[in-house]
Formats: sequence, C-alpha cells, structure tokens
Amino acid sequence: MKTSGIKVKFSERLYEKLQPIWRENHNHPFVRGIGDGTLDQQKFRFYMIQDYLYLIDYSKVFALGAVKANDVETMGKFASLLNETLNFEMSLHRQYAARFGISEEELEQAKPSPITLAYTHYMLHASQNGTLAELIAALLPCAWSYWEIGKELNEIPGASEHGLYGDWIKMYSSKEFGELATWCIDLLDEHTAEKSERELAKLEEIFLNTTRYEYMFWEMAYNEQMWPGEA
Ligand SMILES: Cc1ncc(CO)c(N)n1
Repeated sequence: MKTSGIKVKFSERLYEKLQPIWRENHNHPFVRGIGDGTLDQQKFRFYMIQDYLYLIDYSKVFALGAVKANDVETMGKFASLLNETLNFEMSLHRQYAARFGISEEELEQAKPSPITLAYTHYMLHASQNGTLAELIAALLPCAWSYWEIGKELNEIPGASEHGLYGDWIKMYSSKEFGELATWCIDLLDEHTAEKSERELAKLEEIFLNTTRYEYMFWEMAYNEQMWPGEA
C-alpha cells in the first residue's frame, strides 16, 4: 500500500498541539508584566531564585543527554548546552541576584517550591529512565517557549531597554538563545524520524507535560507559591 509521501516533522505536529498552552503563557500577567514593565519586583525576585534552582537541575538533563548520546557530535552539542546554561544563562540570574542583594550561596541554598520540584523531578525522571528522544522531548519546551516569549516581548517598543526587565528580554530573544532552542528542535526531529506512532504518542505526552509545567511555573511565580503554611 502506498502512503502519502509528505512527512510532517514531529516538531510541527507538536507546534500545533502546544498552541492553546502557549497562548496562555503569552497572556499570563507575569509575562505581560515583564513586557510592559509593570511586574511587581518582589514577584520577579521570587521567580529568579526558583528559576536558578530550576536551571541547576535542567543543566543535569543536558549532562544526561551527553551520557545517552550515541555519537561524538551530539555529545559535543550537549556539552555546549550544559556550558551555555551554567555559564551564560545562569550568569543573568547571578547578576539579578546581586541587584536584589542575594548572594550566590543563598541562591543555591534556597528551597524549591512544590512546582519547581515537580517540574525538575519530572524532567529528571523522564531523562534518566527514558530514551534519548524522551529526554529531548522533556527539555525542549523550556528553551522553545522562552525563545518565543523573548522574541514577542522584544517586539514591544522600549521593553528591552527597561531598567530591570530589559536584560531578561535581551537574553531570551538573543541569537545565542535562539540557536540553542533551534538545535533542540532539530535534534528532536532527527531522533523521531523513524519512530512508530506508539513511541511518538509517548513523546508527545512528555512534551505536553513539560509545556504545561512551563505555564504552571509562571503561575507559581506570580503567586509566589511555596508549600502550604510557608511564606
Ligand atoms: C522554568 C524555565 N523554563 C525555561 C527556561 C529557559 O531556559 C528557564 N530559564 N526557566
């Protein structure tokens, strides 16, 4: 039996599915507040600390990617992503922390909120127990959704020049960050080209779960949500 010759890239299929969640991200008061500069600084401070903790575990997913990769080129890419996250992206957080009077030590010793913990543990679980494709499906929404948000906010006149939030917008709309996101998208497409529908369905579920966690992270930050009974 002949089937249609046109094969949709897996990332294109995911792009369709993630639309409703991304729309919620872009409309979220936290994201809008970064864009128009009205976000409460206290909420941003809370977010920065939680995001730093998040990125520590996210970096470990890249390290696991290097372990699971089957060729030197992919290993090298994961090594670059690990380096970029620890030494480029996270330096943004360290700079913001310094502006808020938070030491690096305090940053690392902060406690993760329930959502931070749930999201990072879900990603680490999928990465440790799954295939390389599952690992990439788990990590992709992070880079991809931030790049989209960064680009969108960068379109707002003056937003990237804002005294506090401008640097955040510059980071996530930057060419370097975009390359990181694009590389993850391409890698997922490469690793899913030959997969069965059953495997793709599993990857889609993982991808959509971390996409949902991205939304929940904005919500958590906006509400400065810690454990019940804790400030
Ligand atoms: C929660 C979260 N998702 C994505 C990114 C982008 O790396 C980030 N810094 N934090």
